[in-house]
Amino acid sequence: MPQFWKPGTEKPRLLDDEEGGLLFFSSSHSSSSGFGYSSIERLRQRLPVFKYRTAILYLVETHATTIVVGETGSGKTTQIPQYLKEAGWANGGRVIACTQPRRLAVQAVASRVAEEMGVKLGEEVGYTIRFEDITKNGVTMIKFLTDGVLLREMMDDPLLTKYSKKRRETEGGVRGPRMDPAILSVEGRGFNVHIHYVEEPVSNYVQAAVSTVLSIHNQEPMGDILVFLTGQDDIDAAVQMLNEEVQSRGRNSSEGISFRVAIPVAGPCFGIRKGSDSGFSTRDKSRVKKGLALIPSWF
Ligand SMILES: Nc1ncnc2c1ncn2[C@@H]1O[C@H](COP(=O)(O)OP(=O)(O)OP(=O)(O)O)[C@@H](O)[C@H]1O
Repeated sequence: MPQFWKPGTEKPRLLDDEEGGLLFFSSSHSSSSGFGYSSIERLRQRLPVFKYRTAILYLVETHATTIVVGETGSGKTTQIPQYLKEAGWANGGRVIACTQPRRLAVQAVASRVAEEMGVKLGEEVGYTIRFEDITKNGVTMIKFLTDGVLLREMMDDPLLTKYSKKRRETEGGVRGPRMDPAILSVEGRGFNVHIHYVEEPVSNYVQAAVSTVLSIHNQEPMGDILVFLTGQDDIDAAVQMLNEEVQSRGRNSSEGISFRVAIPVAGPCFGIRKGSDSGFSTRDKSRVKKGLALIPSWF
């Protein structure tokens, strides 16, 4: 269950994303997801990529390039760096690098992996984004960074010598890995996804997204709805429309919708929870108006 910052509890660290979003990270070292270590281990093992752990390690060992294809949420980003670390790829002061397109994704995933490993962010697991280097020389084994930072590092060090590369030892001497890329397809999804299309093009997709949210809210049982929009303006407009709807429902019925605005990680989105259990109901107009980001820690 995601955890939120509630009045009276320790204030989480607030990160400002360059795309204009905001993200809360739990500042405590304990599991911000509220799961204990063994639950995290169980969650890790339930991810689709876990079944492929040995195959991935074998392919990485034997090929210069391994391409892993899998559904979103299957565990590629959070798990594969950990598998590599567990297999010794970060021994001897080497570093496992994992790039993400955006700063916020880098911070979120580094924070999550540090939590899964039970370590403090910035030590065994760190990240580097422009103007911020949360890594420790000789200590950091898994480093998340933006594509841009990696490119910059390549300008100074084209062979990326500090990152982990292995050569296969054979009786006849040292032999390099195979140069043809290995491609591995991870089957399975973390969540069931059903895709529905509108029958006709819509002239205002923000309005259409809001109408869809309301119709899901009216027809489906209790749960969360995530909406992906293209930018902050669209998110603000959608929040405003929903806020107006909530206010008018508030006048006419006791039914509530609470929602939190989230964060561009891979792409801008916001989340809505049916019911009013989060303590951050949209009836708290001041929060909504300020566009305050109320973020589950797993975003
Ligand atoms: N910050 C987080 N807090 C809680 N759970 C998380 C967090 N980040 C990821 N997860 C969980 O870990 C799972 C794997 O996420 P991961 O990012 O590794 O998937 P992925 O295959 O890399 O997805 P994508 O292709 O979208 O990058 C997710 O399904 C989610 O359940």
